Formats: sequence, structure tokens, C-alpha cells
Amino acid sequence: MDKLIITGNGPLNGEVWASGAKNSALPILAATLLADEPVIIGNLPHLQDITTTLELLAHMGVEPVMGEKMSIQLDGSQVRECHAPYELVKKMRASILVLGPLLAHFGQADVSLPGGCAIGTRPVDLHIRGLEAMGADITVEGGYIRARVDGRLKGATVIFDTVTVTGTENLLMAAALAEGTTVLENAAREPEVVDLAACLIAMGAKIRGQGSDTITVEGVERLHGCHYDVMPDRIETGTFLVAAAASGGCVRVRNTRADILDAVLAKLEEAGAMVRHADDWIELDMQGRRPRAVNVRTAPYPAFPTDMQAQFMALNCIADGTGRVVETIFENRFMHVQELKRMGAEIAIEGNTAIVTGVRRLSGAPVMATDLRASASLVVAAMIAEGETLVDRIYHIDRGYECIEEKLQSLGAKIRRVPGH
Ligand SMILES: CC(=O)N[C@H]1[C@@H](OP(=O)(O)OP(=O)(O)OC[C@H]2O[C@@H](n3ccc(=O)[nH]c3=O)[C@H](O)[C@@H]2O)O[C@H](CO)[C@@H](O)[C@@H]1O
Ligand SMILES: C=C(OP(=O)(O)O)C(=O)O
Repeated sequence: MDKLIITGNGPLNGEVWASGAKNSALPILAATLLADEPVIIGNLPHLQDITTTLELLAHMGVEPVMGEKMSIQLDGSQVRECHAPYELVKKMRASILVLGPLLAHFGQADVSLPGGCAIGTRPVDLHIRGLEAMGADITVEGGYIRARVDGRLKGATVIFDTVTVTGTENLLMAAALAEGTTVLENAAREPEVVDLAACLIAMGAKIRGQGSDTITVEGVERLHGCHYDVMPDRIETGTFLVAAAASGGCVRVRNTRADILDAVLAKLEEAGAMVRHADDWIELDMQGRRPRAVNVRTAPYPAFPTDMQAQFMALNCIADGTGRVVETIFENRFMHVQELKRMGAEIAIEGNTAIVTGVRRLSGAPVMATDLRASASLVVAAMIAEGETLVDRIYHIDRGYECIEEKLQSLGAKIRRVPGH
């Protein structure tokens, strides 16, 4: 298993590019299963999760054809098998995103039930209930979701009990090829849902209301090919900005968007950062100052994202004052706390709240990455700590951060990868 060795090296400064969004690319790759023709997807990030998705599509018979500039052509008409095996699903929960497209296009899907993961149990009951409301016959047996429909799925009104991002995406994709109109209520408003809808529209789907909590889809009989570029990764962008703020530095992130990061940018300004932005870049300047502690409470978009919670925890660890971090989305997303404490952080947990009292200095230590964003928080903490930190199990970070060490090195970080077994 690869490890990262990081030595605190003062403020981060310079420019870095944001990659395409993982959480947009994954549903969009699954959406190519809906089309009868080749679809070209551009601005794909080079990530382990993308590789896993391409393996999953190849397992079904869809062979990826590499194009220019990180683009890939996929042809949904090549599907031979509507089966997502446990061996691949266990590597990546987002594999559940093939359920809706397979069922809508081919009338059948056998998808391994994704397990829980470090951050929570993460059930998929709302995906299943929504598809059943559209006429699917679904059983769960031997660890597999077995879904069938005679003819086309039927449009329905689906009211989600809880806001679910991939649940909304699965139903949106299924509804695109259903017979009649589907209304998704209490739908997720995340920018990645809007990006998926834009890709589906480019394929011929009829969708309105994306970005609001009511999405209406008029099903069409077929979807065609298109070329679609994935939006920039707002969580990767936010991670670079938090690292800049925590280190007292000045960083410009290019190829990104400020309009999808409002809640994060507001918290960074509250922490004392000067933030400027234009159409495709965001710059954060901390002018060498120590950040002020901030309170954050995670909630569905447009509120503060759970995927940025761990990184803000790292910032609060060295901030001036005490910050309360409340996690409302996942029941176990504080796995980084114990590791940050190994580096000298002062954090107390009360239920779903972490109370972080800033210290002037963290110290390097051997730490263990437990999930994707926990890993990012440890990397941020390591870059501002005194001495050397060894971050183990970084396969988690490779799921969601493209060329993490090269990008951070370009900002002045002392970080290197040590290959492991
Ligand atoms: C690939 C992807 O896009 N992943 C993101 C997606 O995950 P994901 O789509 O898995 O997360 P959800 O939005 O579905 O989860 C939100 C909450 O709803 C619960 N729930 C969800 C579905 C369901 O059928 N039943 C149920 O109870 C979950 O356990 C969780 O407590 O949104 C999360 C919340 O913004 C992000 O942290 C993940 O990075
Ligand atoms: C939790 C995340 O991803 P996933 O849903 O793929 O586990 C994440 O991107 O922070």
C-alpha cells in the first residue's frame, strides 16, 4: 500500500488546476448506458474510481475508447450483460449508479448491494423504492439487487424521504427513458445532479427543474450520442483553498467555478481569507495570517458540504479560537479526529459535533487514512505540522484526488509518495 511522506514547509503559494469532478463523472459514465450510440465524455479526472467504473462498464461489454484530452468514448449499445459484480461494487459504492440506466434501457439489472463504508451504513432503500414506484420488480437476494421490468419503466411521482444525491441521479437516469412523466420531489440540488441532467439533455432527454428540489422528466423512447465535458471538481478546489488558508498562503485554483462553492467560500472568508474570483478561477490570499476558527454544519447543497467537513476540521485544529463542526449527513464521519489528535490537535466529540480548540502548532506523526476526505484532512494537517508525517493507506485519497502529490508540490509542499506492497 502506497504511503505519503509530508514535511511541513510553510505557506502554500502558486497556481493549480482543478480536475473534472469525480462525483459528476461517475453518474455521467453510468448515463452512457442509456444511449444507443457512442457518447464522448471529456474532462474526466484520472482517478481510481474512474478506472473502476470503466472496468465495470467493460465487464458489461462496453469497451472504452480513449480520445484526446482525457476524453473517453463509450457505446451503450454494446451492453451484453446487465450485471455489476460484487468484486467491482465493493471497490466503489457509486457502482449503484448503473442500476437505473440498465433497468431503463435493457429491462433488467443485477447489481451487487453496496456495503456500508467507514463514514456510515449508506443504505440504498430510496433508490430501490423509487424504481419500484416506476414499475420495477425488485428483490434483494444473495447480496444482489435483482431488478426487472416488462417493457418500459412508467413515469411516477417519487418523493424522497431524505435528500439523496446518487438516489436522485439513479431515478433521473431511469426516468429519462421511462414511458410518461416522472416528478422527483425533495430531489438533491447538488451541482453534480445539474451536470448529469445537462449531459442527459445533450443525449436527447427532456428534463426541467434540475438544481431545484422538484425535477420533472418527460421520458423519451431513445437517447442518442453526444460529446459532454464534466464540470470542475468543487471538493478538490475547496481542498486546495483550505490548504492555502490553513498554511497562511496564497493560491489560485484555475479551471474551476466559484458559483458552486458559495458556502465553502463564505466560511473561508469568515476564517479571515481574502477571496477573489472570475469565471474560471478562484484565488485565496491569507497574507500570512493564522486563520480564525469557524463553526460548520453539514447539510445538502446549497449548504455546507459534508465532503469538505474533514478539511475544515484540519483548518480549525491550528486556528485562533474554538470551532464547532456538526456532521448531519453521515453517522460516522469523524474517523479523522483520532488521527488529527495524534498530531497534537485538541478535539472533543459530543454526538455528531466535534469541538475543536485551535493550537498554535501540530506535530508530524504516523497516521492512517480511513476514507477519502479524512485522508485529505490529514494531508492538509501534515502540510502545516512541524516535522514529518507519514500518511498510510492513501489508496483512499487516490479515489478522489488526481495527481495529489504533483499538484501540492507545485504549490511548494514537501510531499512524496512511497510505493508499498
Ligand atoms: C458518488 C457521490 O456522488 N458521492 C456523494 C454522494 O453520496 P451518496 O449519494 O451515497 O449520499 P446520499 O446523498 O445518498 O446520502 C445522504 C444521506 O441519505 C441516506 N440515504 C441515502 C440513500 C438511501 O437510499 N437511503 C438513505 O438513507 C444516507 O445514508 C445518508 O445519510 O452524496 C454525499 C452527500 O453529499 C457525498 O458525501 C458523496 O461524496
Ligand atoms: C464520500 C465520497 O465519495 P463516495 O460517495 O464515492 O464514497 C466523497 O467523494 O467524499
